[in-house]
Amino acid sequence: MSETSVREAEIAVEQKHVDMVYARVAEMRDEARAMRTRGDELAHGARNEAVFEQAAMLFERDVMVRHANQILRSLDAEHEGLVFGRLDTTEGETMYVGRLGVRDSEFENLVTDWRAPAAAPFYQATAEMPMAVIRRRVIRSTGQSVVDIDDDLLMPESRQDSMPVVGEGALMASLTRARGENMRDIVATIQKEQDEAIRAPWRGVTEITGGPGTGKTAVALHRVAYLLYRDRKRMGGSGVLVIGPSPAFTSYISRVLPSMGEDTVELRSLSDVLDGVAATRVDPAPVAAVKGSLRMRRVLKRAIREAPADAPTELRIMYRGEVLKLDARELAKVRAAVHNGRRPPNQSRVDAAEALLDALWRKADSYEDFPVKRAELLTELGERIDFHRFVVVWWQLLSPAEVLRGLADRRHLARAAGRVLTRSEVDMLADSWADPSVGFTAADVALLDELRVLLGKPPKRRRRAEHDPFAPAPTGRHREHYDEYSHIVVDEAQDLSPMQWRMVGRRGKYASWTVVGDPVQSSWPDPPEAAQAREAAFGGPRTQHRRFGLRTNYRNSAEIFDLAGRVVRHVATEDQLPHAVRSTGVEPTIHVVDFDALTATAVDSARELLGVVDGTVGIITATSRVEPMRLAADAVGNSRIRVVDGLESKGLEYDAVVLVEPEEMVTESLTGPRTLYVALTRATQRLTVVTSDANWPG
Ligand SMILES: Nc1ncnc2c1ncn2[C@@H]1O[C@H](COP(=O)(O)OP(=O)(O)OP(=O)(O)O)[C@@H](O)[C@H]1O
Repeated sequence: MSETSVREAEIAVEQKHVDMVYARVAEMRDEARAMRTRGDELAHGARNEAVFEQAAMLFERDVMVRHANQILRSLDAEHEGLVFGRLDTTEGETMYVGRLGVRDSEFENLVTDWRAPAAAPFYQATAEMPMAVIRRRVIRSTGQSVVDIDDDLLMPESRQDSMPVVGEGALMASLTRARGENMRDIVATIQKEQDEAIRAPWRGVTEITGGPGTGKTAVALHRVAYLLYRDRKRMGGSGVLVIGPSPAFTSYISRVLPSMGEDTVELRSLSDVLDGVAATRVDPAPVAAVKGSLRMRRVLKRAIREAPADAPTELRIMYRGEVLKLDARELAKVRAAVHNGRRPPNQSRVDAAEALLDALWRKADSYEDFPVKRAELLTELGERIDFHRFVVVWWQLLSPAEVLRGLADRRHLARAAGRVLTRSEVDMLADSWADPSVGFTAADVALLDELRVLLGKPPKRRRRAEHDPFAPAPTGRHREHYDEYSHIVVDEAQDLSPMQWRMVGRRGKYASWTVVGDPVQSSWPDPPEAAQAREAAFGGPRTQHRRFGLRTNYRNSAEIFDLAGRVVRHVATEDQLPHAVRSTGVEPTIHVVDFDALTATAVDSARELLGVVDGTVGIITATSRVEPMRLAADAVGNSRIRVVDGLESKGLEYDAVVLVEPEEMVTESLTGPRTLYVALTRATQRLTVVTSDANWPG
């Protein structure tokens, strides 16, 4: 038989099995529908144990069918197969691996869930350690049709003639496929080093590091699916939170977990971790560096002790014919004493009122010929409406947003900053908050969350208008209890500022963690401070920690990564650079043009690349160039073109990239060279660099 007809015959064999699986799933759906009704009746009318048991069984079946439906719904949209793997073992057994475990009516396994222990050899068997697997087969389908198969022969000596081997490797086939709007799952081709990290135990902190394109994000998401499957009670109950660097990133990865049937996981970017605040901007790097540093905690703590700008500076009240007066200094003393109390300010208004009454009594007591009883004064003044009015304006309940906006007042900020910030840092921050119409930044979100805790929750009655992070109807499930997640994944962890680690840590007080990053791609200027905050977020140095390093770059062609590696050679050591496995034979193109022609040439290059690749084309520039570049790119009118800056491109990938004026990216921030490394490692197939520097890359 020719190679083609062997392949076709094998595809037909697998199609038969796949048909059987889908038929069985359809049957189960029907059964479940009928049984659900009957299950309800049984559960309600249960009179003896046997009936209870039957009802429980039906319930389990029901859960499983719901899971199947979820997966099938997403499969319908994604056109990926339910069954994607097959193992043939030395025991003469055949096992199919898929996104879901399915048994036939006799309870025989038709497909094993990829996350089950029995499926582990599908990912872990190698020619050196074959784990009794003779042949591993990856089955590629579109919808319910098998379109191709790819085999790995692990034990050639055990193969019999009746076991054909076809294909050139599923991994390469998968890596060369065009990239679209969303990241895809990699269940069919997870590699051994990745599988080890995916299946690591849930406890403590699991840290996954690796260079660009090593599959860190993919691994972290598959690990979530694995943990949910293995320990649904613990993980599913209070939820899993996945945190990524930007809304563009969360949108990019949003289909991966649903395609594995998991649609309960919360995905949030660092700018929308706090309900009710959606940051729309990022700060310039030097401003973000100040806002992210732990020094801000001291500034904020002092800021909330200050009297609000519009608070009265004197209290005058008539009592039994005498004027009792507290001046600014006396009021400040009372305020400081209340702040030193046990409760946060938003829960201290009653304490403030009591402290004021006490100060008034001491004042009255100091007057000669003015006999007053303490208890009487407290009761009488405490019930007076003018006193209440004073307390309300003097001890205001504040929202985090109000406090932060208040810091736009340079003098107020300088007082709160004391010696913690330099004068130019104070100027930078005050400027960044000066215009209330522009909305908060990603770095502000961590400050707002810090303030949320420092201020405390206001009493329930209080209603506030806009600008209040608590006011808009929040959509997340965790708006009241931010600290109850059972597992938190932090992607691009190298970029979290210390203040962001505090914000994230607050949400994981009782959680286990999967933390993913690449120190070489870091854009945070003070790594030791961030490391300290990060350890605190995990619960201190005694927390169990396991580490995995990924060494293979699956994204970039070897030609593209070679150029990226040269550019970062002075910020990365040799062993921090992964090995790119796939060669396209196409070197990156470098266009040297006049400075004035950069934008036009970049658009022309992007247009040209549209004709070369099937998927997306990213234009990556310095932040200052994004707007004009977007305008120019819009004129092409093709939705496959995206314009982003270096930081926004984190975690994303495109079939082709046009990188505009790399030197601008380098000089834009302290960590410019690392941002350039990120930008250079986004393309799977083609890279064009447009520069005005004839010597680039030097
Ligand atoms: N085992 C695999 N099989 C198929 N594709 C894979 C595999 N591992 C990774 N990939 C693909 O390689 C690309 C890079 O993966 P991913 O984005 O997870 O890498 P990363 O390490 O997070 O990258 P970066 O740090 O550069 O953002 C993705 O398209 C992913 O689907």
